[in-house]
Amino acid sequence: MPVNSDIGQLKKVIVHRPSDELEYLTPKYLEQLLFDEIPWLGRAQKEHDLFVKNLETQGIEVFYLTDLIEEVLQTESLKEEFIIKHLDLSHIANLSTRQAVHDYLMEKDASYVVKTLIRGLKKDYVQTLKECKSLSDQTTKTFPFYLAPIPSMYFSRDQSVTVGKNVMLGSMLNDSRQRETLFMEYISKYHSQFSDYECALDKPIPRGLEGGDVIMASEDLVIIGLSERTTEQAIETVAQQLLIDKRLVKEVLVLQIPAQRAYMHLDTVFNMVDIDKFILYPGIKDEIYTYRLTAKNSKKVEATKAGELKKALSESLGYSVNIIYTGGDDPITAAREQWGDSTNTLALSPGTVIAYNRNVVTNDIMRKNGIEVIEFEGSELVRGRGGPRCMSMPFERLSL
Ligand SMILES: NC(=O)NCCC[C@H](N)C(=O)O
Repeated sequence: MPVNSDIGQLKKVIVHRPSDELEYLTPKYLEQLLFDEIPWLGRAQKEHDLFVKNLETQGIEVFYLTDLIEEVLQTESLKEEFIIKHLDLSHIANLSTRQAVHDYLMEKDASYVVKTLIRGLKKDYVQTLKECKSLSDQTTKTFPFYLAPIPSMYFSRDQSVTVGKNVMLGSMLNDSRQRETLFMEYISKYHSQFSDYECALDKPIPRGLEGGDVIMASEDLVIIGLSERTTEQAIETVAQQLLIDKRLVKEVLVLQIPAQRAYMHLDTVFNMVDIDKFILYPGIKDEIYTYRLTAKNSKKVEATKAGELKKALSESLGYSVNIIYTGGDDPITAAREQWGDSTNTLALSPGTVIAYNRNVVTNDIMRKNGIEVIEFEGSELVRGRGGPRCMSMPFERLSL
């Protein structure tokens, strides 16, 4: 079953249960690692388990990313390739250090390797593996990891996008999220769950295309946020491939949103919740610019201005849509709930979403507009700045 909308009945999804990588967060490196606070791991895991339980209760098959990649890495040659790709992105300059980390990981089983690559590897531990000390082995007060922790791993949405039966790997803007896409690269290439999927793109995407900015609105329409994390260059490359080279969709609608930390991806301020219903954080409603990208001929993509949001969406979809404002009329409530990921709901089927229970006003407004809202507590999960949509990578949905 392909994914040709963001709201069709969800069948299969990939998640990552937050783990020890959160225990390697310290105040000094929060900004670099794209966190604002340090979640309490034990509580975050309980919340995540509840999230998964809710999905399973709805008949959704939930796959843990770590299980899938562990299965792939049972093949020794793939394990080595995978480790080398992590090392290539790890900024270890010293050859003996790189070799020590490589040899250490190669001796371990796939489960340990996956755990270590996500949790990170501390410099002081690596020092015990080496005889010849390097400068970075001896310096103090610098970044304490040879392999940095990947605390945003549990936001599996951002690492890849499923377009029909094609997997489009993200191209993460920030250094600290670069290694994340390797996991979905290897899962989509080598895991049996993806044996009938193809790679959506033949060309690498310029830096800056994250899954939180991509919404499959319909079989023919992809909406992409031009945001803090997704660049014009990446969108143009993807549009050329999706519209012309691969002909996977007929239109890309670009929504430009303010480039700010609070709205780092489109799905933090805008989301699809039903066939004809979208939710939007009203605090940015006057700062959205829309552009329509279509194939001008068999070679070129043309961009035109698409006008006001509701009109643009209705024209692109071919029917009239409604926009529901999250957080209601009070700008303070709306802003507070946006920071708590009120807009970052995950559609389980048309008109049914799962959302954090903390966003009382938004959830109430959605219900008043005919949306069924399943709630769970995410008070620690939200500290990583993401909600249910960010924490899920759907790869099978029923067609509308
Ligand atoms: N789609 C999303 O909005 N994902 C949340 C990403 C949060 C992560 N800590 C980040 O800043 O990249």
